[in-house]
Amino acid sequence: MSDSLERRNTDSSGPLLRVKDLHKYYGNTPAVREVSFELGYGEIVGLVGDNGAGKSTLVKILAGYHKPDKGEIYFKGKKVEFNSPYEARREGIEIVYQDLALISTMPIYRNIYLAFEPKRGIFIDKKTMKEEARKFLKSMGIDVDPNKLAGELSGGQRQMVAIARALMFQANLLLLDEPTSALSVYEARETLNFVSRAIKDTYRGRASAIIVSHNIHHVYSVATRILVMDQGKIVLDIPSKEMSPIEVEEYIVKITKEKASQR
Ligand SMILES: Nc1ncnc2c1ncn2[C@@H]1O[C@H](COP(=O)(O)OP(=O)(O)OP(=O)(O)O)[C@@H](O)[C@H]1O
Repeated sequence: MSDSLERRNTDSSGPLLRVKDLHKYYGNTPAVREVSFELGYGEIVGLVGDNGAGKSTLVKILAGYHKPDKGEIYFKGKKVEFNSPYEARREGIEIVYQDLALISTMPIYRNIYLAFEPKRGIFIDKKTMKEEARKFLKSMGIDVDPNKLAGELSGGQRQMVAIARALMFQANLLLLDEPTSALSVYEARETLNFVSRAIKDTYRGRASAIIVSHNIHHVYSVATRILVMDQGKIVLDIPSKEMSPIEVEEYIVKITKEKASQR
C-alpha cells in the first residue's frame, strides 16, 4: 500500500498546506476570519480554542465540506478550490470524525474500502479487499481481524481503523475532529500515539495531521505545534515545546474572560 503512496505526486519543496486570508460566514456570523497559516510535511498540529471559536468550520473548509467566502488554499504547491469532500479526498485530504468514522454493521475490510472497492469484472473483489486490508492493518500495527464487524471494535480501535483507512488512501493531510472525545483515557492515549507513530514513523515526511480537540493535554502529548483559535481567528501559533499546556489553557481562559468583560 505504501507503494501507491509513493506514487502520489508530492511536491515536498514547499509547505504541504498554505492557507491565505480565509473567511467563512454563516449568515452574519463570522465563523472563520483572516485565517492564514502554513503547514509543513510531518507536522502534527493541535487546533484548540473555546466553544464556537471556528475550529470545526476551518477543518470543514479544508476537507471540502464548506466553501470559504474569501481566501485561498494551496495544497502541495497548487491552488485548490474544493466543491465537495470527494474532491478534497482526491487531492489527499481526509477528515476523520468520531461518530461517522465507520459503519458498525459492516466488516472492517468493507469499511476500509468503502466507496473505493476494487473490482474484478463487474463484481466487488472481496478476496483482494480482505487480503490487502489484513496486510495493511498489520503494517500499521493494528491487531484486529478484518472480518470482524466494525461495531465489535472498541472506541479506540474504531478510531485507529478509521485513521489507518485515511492513510491507506494516500492522505497527505489528516484532519481529526475531536478524535478522543468519546474515548476512555487509555483509548485516547492509544489513538493519539497511533497518529504520532503514523505521521512520524510510517509516513514520515509524507503526511501531516491537524487534530481538533477540547482537551489541550491530550493533543499536547503528540502535537509539534499548537494553533489557538478565538472568534474565528488564529490568535496563537506556537511550537508546542515553547509553551506548556497549562500556559495555553491559561491563555484561552484569559481571552475568554476578556471577551466576557467586553459584553
Ligand atoms: N451550520 C451553522 N450555521 C450557523 N452558524 C454556525 C454553523 N456552524 C457553526 N456556526 C457558528 O460558527 C461559529 C464557529 O463554530 P465552529 O463549530 O466552527 O466552532 P468550534 O470551535 O468548532 O466549536 P466547538 O468546539 O464548540 O465545536 C460559532 O459561532 C457557531 O455558532
